[in-house]
Amino acid sequence: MQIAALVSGGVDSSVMLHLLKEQGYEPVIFYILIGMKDKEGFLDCPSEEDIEITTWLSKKYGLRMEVVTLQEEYWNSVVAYTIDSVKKGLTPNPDVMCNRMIKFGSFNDKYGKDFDAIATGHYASTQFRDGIKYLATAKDKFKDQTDFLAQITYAQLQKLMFPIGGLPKSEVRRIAAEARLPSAGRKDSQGICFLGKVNYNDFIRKYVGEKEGNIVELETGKILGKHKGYWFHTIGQRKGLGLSQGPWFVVKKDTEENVVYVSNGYDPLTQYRNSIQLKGFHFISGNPWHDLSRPADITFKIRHTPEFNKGRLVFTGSGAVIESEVPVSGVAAGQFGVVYDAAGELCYGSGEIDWQ
Ligand SMILES: Nc1ncnc2c1ncn2[C@@H]1O[C@H](COP(=O)(O)OP(=O)(O)OP(=O)(O)O)[C@@H](O)[C@H]1O
Repeated sequence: MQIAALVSGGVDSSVMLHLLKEQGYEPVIFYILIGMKDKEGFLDCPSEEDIEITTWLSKKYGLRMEVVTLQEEYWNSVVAYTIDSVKKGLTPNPDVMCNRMIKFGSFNDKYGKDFDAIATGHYASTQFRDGIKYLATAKDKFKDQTDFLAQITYAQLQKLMFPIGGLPKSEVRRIAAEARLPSAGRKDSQGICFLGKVNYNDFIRKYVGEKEGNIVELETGKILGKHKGYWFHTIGQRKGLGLSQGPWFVVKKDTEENVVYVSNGYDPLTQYRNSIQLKGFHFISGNPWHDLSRPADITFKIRHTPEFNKGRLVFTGSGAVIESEVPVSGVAAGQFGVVYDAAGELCYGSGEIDWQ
C-alpha cells in the first residue's frame, strides 16, 4: 500500500511516521507550506525548524520527502473564508476549513491522488459499521480532534489513516522520547499555521480594519463603552472588552448597527441557549438514522472542548436544530455544531451554527 504521510515536524506526526515504519510501511513524507507570503510577509509562517525536523525524520527512516506549496490554495479558500466570515460578524473555524479544503482537498487533488492512503497525526480514528467507514473519536478524549474533521467528505475519509488515534498523548510523547525524535519535547502547535503564529487581532485589523461602535448592556440598553469593530468580538468572550465592574460577557452582536451587547455577572443567563440552529447539515458517511422525521439521540460539541453535551438532533426544512439536554453557553454563529452518536464514539458530521 502506498501511503502519503503528512508530517509537520511536530511530535504527533513524527510519532505517526515512527509507527507506520514499525508496521512495515514505507510512506512518502509530505511537508505542506501553507503560510501565505503576502507583500509584507505578514502571513509568512516560520517553517524552517519544522522542515529541518521533517528532513531529519526522512533521513532517519530512509523515506522520500517532498516539500509542497499550497499557499495560493490556502489563501483562496481558508484565508478568504476567514475574512469573509469575520466581516459578516461570524466566528469562523479555519481549522475545519483547512482540513476539508487543503490537507485533504487541494493536497489530494495535486499529490495525494497517486497514493492509496493519506496518514496524519490527528487525534481521531475510524470504525466500520455495516461496511460503512465512519470517523470516530480518539482514545485520548482530551486531545480528540474529530470536531476539526467534521466537514470532510466520505471520499476523503475513505483514504484517511490516523495511526496515533488509539494512543493517549502521554504515550505519544513517551514513544517520541524513546525513539529520540527531535520533536519529543516540542510544544503543541496552537491551531493552524497562520492563526497559530500570527496575532489574531492584528490579522483582523489588517484585513478588515477598524470601526468604532458602542458596547451596550443587553438588559438595560446602557452604553458602557466603545469597541473598535464588532468583528473583534465573539459570543461568549469575556476578556479584552476594557470595561470595569466585570465580569462582562459578549452575548449578542448587531452587525448592521455595529453594536456589541454584553451582560454582567459570573454566569449571566443570557449566555445560555437550549436550542442551536444549524444551517444545513453535512453527513460524513451518510445519514445513519434514515428516518429524519424523528428526533435522534446524540452527543455534540459546539467548540473545541473535551466535553460532549447530550441532546437531540431535529431536522427542519432548512437545516437542523440541536436541542441540548442542559443549556449551553457561548453559542457562536459561524462555528460548527458537531454531532456524534449517543455514546460519543462516531462523528456523524456537522452544520454551521446559524444565530446572531
Ligand atoms: N505543514 C504541514 N505539512 C504537512 N502536514 C501537516 C502540516 N501541518 C499539519 N499537518 C498534519 O496535520 C496534522 C494535524 O495538525 P495540527 O496542526 O493539529 O498539529 P498537531 O496536532 O500539533 O500535530 P503535530 O504535533 O504533528 O504538529 C499533523 O499531525 C500532520 O499530520
